[in-house]
Amino acid sequence: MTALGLVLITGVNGFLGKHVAETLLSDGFAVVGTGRSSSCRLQHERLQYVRLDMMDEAGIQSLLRSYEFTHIVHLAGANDVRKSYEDPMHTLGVNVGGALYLLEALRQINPAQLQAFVAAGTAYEYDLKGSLLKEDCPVLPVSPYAWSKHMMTSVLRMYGRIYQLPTRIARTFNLIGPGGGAGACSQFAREVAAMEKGTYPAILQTGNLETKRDFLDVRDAASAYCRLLLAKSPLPGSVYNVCSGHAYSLREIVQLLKKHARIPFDIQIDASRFRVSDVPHLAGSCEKLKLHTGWEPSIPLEQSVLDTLNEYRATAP
Ligand SMILES: Nc1nc2c(ncn2[C@@H]2O[C@H](COP(=O)(O)OP(=O)(O)O[C@H]3O[C@H](CO)[C@@H](O)[C@H](O)[C@@H]3O)[C@@H](O)[C@H]2O)c(=O)[nH]1
Repeated sequence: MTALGLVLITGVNGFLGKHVAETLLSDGFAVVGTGRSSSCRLQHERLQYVRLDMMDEAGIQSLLRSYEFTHIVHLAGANDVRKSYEDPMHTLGVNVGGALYLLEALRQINPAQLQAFVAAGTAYEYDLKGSLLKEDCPVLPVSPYAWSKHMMTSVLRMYGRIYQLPTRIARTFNLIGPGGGAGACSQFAREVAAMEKGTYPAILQTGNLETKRDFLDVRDAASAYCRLLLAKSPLPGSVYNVCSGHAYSLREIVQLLKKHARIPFDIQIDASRFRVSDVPHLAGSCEKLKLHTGWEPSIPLEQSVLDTLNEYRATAP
């Protein structure tokens, strides 16, 4: 079978990377995935894995000269908000520098076959005072992580506008679902699965459960990225929210876990887990993405929570 195109996915071993690769492979694309580990989480006859650090400028140059990529999905980066305060240099280096190395290599190589370059931004780029954030809402990053993603967005826009590289920014909100996410929902589901096995006390320790986030299933996010990758001629450097359009409280997530847990458990709110600055409400509008690509999310929140729990049931110690 001839592949529909050759896609580079940086960060293929990540939560979203694995799902984007699976979606593209099942659509008929060939994929080259990069990551820092020695091996790839995914095996497929049309998937090749390249070990690559996003700070390795020569490695990035060499990769882009070795393959004729038709599409690029750039997901590799430093995504931990808390760690970004402790080591802003690392966060900025990987998130801004990594994107810059890719874009600069592309500018020099000028690959005629490249149709789209989609990179993952974050909802945290916005001034989070708005109730349903749209792409034209003001930005006001707070953490070094959010600043790094916003600087990356500017770099992508610059290379799009000045050098006509087909860049698109997927401004991504909170992702949920199976596949090893690092957020609160994954953490809670992992602990509930361990409680069921008797390896963890039946008390769920949490931080602030009243905060609300726009949770989108990671598989729906993967299909949104693929739609964006294939979208016809958006302006270079265009931003698209990738989100569900609904805000759910962390308490709702815990209630869904309680509903599906095979044993009862208590909740203990631990004040030491509260964040110094935490956004109480975060939700975005996905209308632009729907309108321009025809994308629709299809996995309800309860299914995402249940699938996450089931995955940890199969793997919990
Ligand atoms: N992690 C965690 N969060 C908790 C807990 N209890 C309550 N929370 C609350 O749950 C909310 C979501 O936290 P996370 O799931 O850690 O996600 P995040 O900080 O919003 O960041 C994620 O989403 C961003 C996009 O909106 C991403 O950019 C970022 O990389 C990350 O994936 C926060 O308000 C946090 O205070 C807990 O025990 N652990």
